Amino acid sequence: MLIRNATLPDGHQRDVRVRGESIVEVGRDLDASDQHVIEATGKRLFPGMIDAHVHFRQPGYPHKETWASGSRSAAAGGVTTVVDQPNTDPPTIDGESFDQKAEFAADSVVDWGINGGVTADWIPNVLLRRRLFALGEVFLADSTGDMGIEADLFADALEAATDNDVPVTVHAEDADYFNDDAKARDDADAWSAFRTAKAEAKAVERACAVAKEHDATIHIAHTSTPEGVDIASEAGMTTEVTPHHLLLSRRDLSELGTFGRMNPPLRREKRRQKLYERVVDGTVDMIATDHAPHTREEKDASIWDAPSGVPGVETVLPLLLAEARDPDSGLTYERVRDLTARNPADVFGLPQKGAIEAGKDADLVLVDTTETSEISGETLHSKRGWTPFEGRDAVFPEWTMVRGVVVYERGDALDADDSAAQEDVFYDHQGENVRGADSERLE
Ligand SMILES: NC(=O)N[C@@H](CC(=O)O)C(=O)O
Ligand SMILES: [Zn+2]
Ligand SMILES: [Zn+2]
Repeated sequence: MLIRNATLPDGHQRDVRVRGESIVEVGRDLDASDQHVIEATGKRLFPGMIDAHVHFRQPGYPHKETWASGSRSAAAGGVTTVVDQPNTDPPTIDGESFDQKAEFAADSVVDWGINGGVTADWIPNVLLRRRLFALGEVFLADSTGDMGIEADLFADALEAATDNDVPVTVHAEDADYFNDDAKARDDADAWSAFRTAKAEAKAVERACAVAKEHDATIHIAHTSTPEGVDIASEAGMTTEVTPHHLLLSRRDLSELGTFGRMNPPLRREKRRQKLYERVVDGTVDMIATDHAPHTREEKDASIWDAPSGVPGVETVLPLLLAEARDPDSGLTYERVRDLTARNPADVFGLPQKGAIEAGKDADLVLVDTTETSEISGETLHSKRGWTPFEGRDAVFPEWTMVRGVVVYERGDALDADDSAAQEDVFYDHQGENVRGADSERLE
C-alpha cells in the first residue's frame, strides 16, 4: 500500500510505502504501479501515539471501561499502543493476575502492554518474568484502589525490577504533605487544596533519592507541577504530563465539579502555564493520558466521595494537534510527534515503534489539520460518554492504522440533515503485546 504525498511532522511531503506490518520505504514520487494508493495530499501523517498510562478497568470494573471499548476509543483518537495500569481487581501483582488481564487484552484493537503492580502481596519472582511493559504505577500514596505502599517496599520493588531490566513508573504524592484543613470545605477546588503541589514535589524528591541510592532510573507518572518536573529531570529521571494537567487548571473546577477530580489534582493556572512551557521546551519527556474512566453516577457525589480520574485516551492527540495549529502555543507538530511517539518508544524501549521510518511498525494516523471539530462526550467511543474537554477544538484522525491494518476510519462528516450520525468504522483487529507474544510460565 502507498500513502501518497502526506505531510510528515517535520513538514516534508513524502510517500510512505507499507508492506505487511511495516513501513518499508519513505521518499518522494515512489513507484505506485502495483499498489493500493491512499491519497494524502494536504493531510498530515503522524506515528501512532504510544500512551504509557491508561486504566481500561478489566478485570474488575467492566462497567467503567473494557479493553474493547477503551481500545476503540484509543484508535479513534490516533493512539496505537496503550499500557494498562495494575490497579484492577485483582491487582496485577503476580503471574495469575497478569495472565488473567492478558486474556482481556486480547479484545484490544490496538497494541498493548500490561504493567505489574506492587503491594505487600506481590510475587516479584514470577511477576517480573511475565512480559511486563513496566512495573508501575507504583503508588506512593493511595489513589483509586488502595495500592499505596511504604518506602521500604518501594526500595525492594525498585531493586527487583532493576535487576530484571523492567522499567519502573511511580505515582508520586506524599500523603504526609496533604493539607487536612481543606477537609472543612466541600467545593471542588478543595481537592486541589488537599492534595498539595508540595505533596507531589516531596514524593518526587524522595522517589528520585531512593532510585539514585539503588543506581536505578524511574519514570514519574502524571507529573502535575513544574517543581515535580524539574526535580525529576534534574535527577536524570523521565516524566510524563497528562492532557488535563496541560490544558486545565483549578479555574475550571467551578464548572467541572467532581468531573475535575483526579490524582494528582488540577493545579493553579500559573503552574499549568509553567508545566506547558516544560512540555514545549523538551524538559517533559512525554504526554500520557492516565485515562481513568468512572461513570457519571459514581462522579455524582461530594468532592470527598467521588472517585478520582478522567477519560482522555481519545482526545489527547486531537487536543495536542489543535494546540500545534496555533503558532502562539509554541507547540510544534514535531514536538507533538516526540511527546506522543518518539520519546515513549525511546524511554520504554520499543525500537520497532515511534517513527515514520523504513523498518518501523506501520502504526500511522492521518489527520487534516486545516480544520477542527468540537469535542462532544457523547460521540466519543469510550464507555464513559463524558469528557472534561467538552466543547474544546480538536483535530480527530481520518483513519488509524496499527501494524499495517486500518483499525479505524472516521465516518463522513456530519450528514447535511443529521446532526448525530457519524458512522465511524472499526475493523476487526487484534492488538499484540509489544513486549512479545507470550509469557514465560514460571510457577
Ligand atoms: N489518576 C486518578 O485520579 N485515578 C486513577 C489512578 C491513578 O492514576 O492514580 C484511576 O485508576 O482511577
Ligand atoms: Zn496515578
Ligand atoms: Zn493512573
